[in-house]
Amino acid sequence: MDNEAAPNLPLPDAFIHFLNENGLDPSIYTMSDLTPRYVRLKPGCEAYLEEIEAEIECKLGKVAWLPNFYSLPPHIQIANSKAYQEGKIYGIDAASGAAVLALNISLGDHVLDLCAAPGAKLCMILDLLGSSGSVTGVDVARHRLAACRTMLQKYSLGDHCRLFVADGTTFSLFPIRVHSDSKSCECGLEGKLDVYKEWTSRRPWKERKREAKARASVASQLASRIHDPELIFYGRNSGVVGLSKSELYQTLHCSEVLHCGYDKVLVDAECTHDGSIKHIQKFEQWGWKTLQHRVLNAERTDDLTVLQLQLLTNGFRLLKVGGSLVYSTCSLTVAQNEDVVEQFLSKNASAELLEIDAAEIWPCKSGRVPNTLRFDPMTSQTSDIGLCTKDTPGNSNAWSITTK
Ligand SMILES: C[S@@+](CC[C@H](N)C(=O)[O-])C[C@H]1O[C@@H](n2cnc3c(N)ncnc32)[C@H](O)[C@@H]1O
Repeated sequence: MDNEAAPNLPLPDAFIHFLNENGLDPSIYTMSDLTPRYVRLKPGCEAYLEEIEAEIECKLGKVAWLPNFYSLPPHIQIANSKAYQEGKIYGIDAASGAAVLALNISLGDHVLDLCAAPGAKLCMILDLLGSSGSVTGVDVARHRLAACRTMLQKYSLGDHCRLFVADGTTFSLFPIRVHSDSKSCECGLEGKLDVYKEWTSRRPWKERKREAKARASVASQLASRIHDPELIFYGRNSGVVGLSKSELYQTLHCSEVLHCGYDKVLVDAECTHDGSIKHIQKFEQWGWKTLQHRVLNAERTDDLTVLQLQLLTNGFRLLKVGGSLVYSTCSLTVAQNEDVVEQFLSKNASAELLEIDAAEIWPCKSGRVPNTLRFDPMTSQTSDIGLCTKDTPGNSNAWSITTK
């Protein structure tokens, strides 16, 4: 495909070539005016629907295939609305919702979100779990994870959650249930403060400042990324309260992982974001040269696919037997989606790619690998994302992949 085939597009030749290589129609990047935006209604806020519609002056269209999701015209802004500021609605694309739904969360599940920030999917997982189970959110970017913490507080969702600044390719901590026979998550806070105050963000301000200074050197930052997860948030019922530092940072042997790992893992991997139409449109202002560097640069993409495979591999390692994993990206490229999954499967005989039952009614396409799925503006009326789920031996779960 060349520029002549898409005369109205302001996209540079190199990007058109990139789309062509991935079998993508450039007109998906001109559809943003037609693609709706989406909100998710916080469970329990159904009674406010009419009030919200009156405030934002538009009707919310129920998304039939995605519980609690509503579409609205793309020009409607929600950020300044009272409904958004009071935590009654979330701004999240429908394709992101599909990625979470693909996890098939059950009450009581212990879920790991390995690339969690800024946290739109993490919040949805917590809403689905209600007051059961636990969620462990991990992200390498401290400032992004801090935004995630703010979101948990805004939506009052943190009770069963803990957040770690850590490298998802090496993160090794398991759900707190491994301690549950000896420690109750419900135990009182009194008398336990001395156990956890030494290593959480509740430490004195001076102490935290000193540590922040120490982290300022690139070398120590890298070292802490690789070796030392840092807990920056935990809820009262996250299982953390009452543990000593060594108990919290205990890692398990391979044989224990099989039964003590997470029930569900989401690997919403770092990617080139080329599937995000709004992201690509920003390059009109940032300059197409930046696009060349950030999206099309083969070396960067190679590095990213290595990272994606490592994240996927580590997420799978932390999954218990019979658990399932979803791998997703907001890139539309084959290299960052199907290729990563195929490479992973070729090295992990115990993993299997299964069909996502719920997807029967989803407006998406099959990816190049059977049981993977792709969302795009034309097929799905959504913006961007990609995902897949995987399984361990001895159970009926599986992998599925989707991109939006
Ligand atoms: C696509 S975003 C995740 C979006 C998030 N799941 C949500 O729904 O809001 C990818 C995230 O991966 C994080 N990331 C990049 N490299 C990582 C690594 N090695 N370990 C953990 N997180 C990483 C980035 O900081 C970024 O926040």
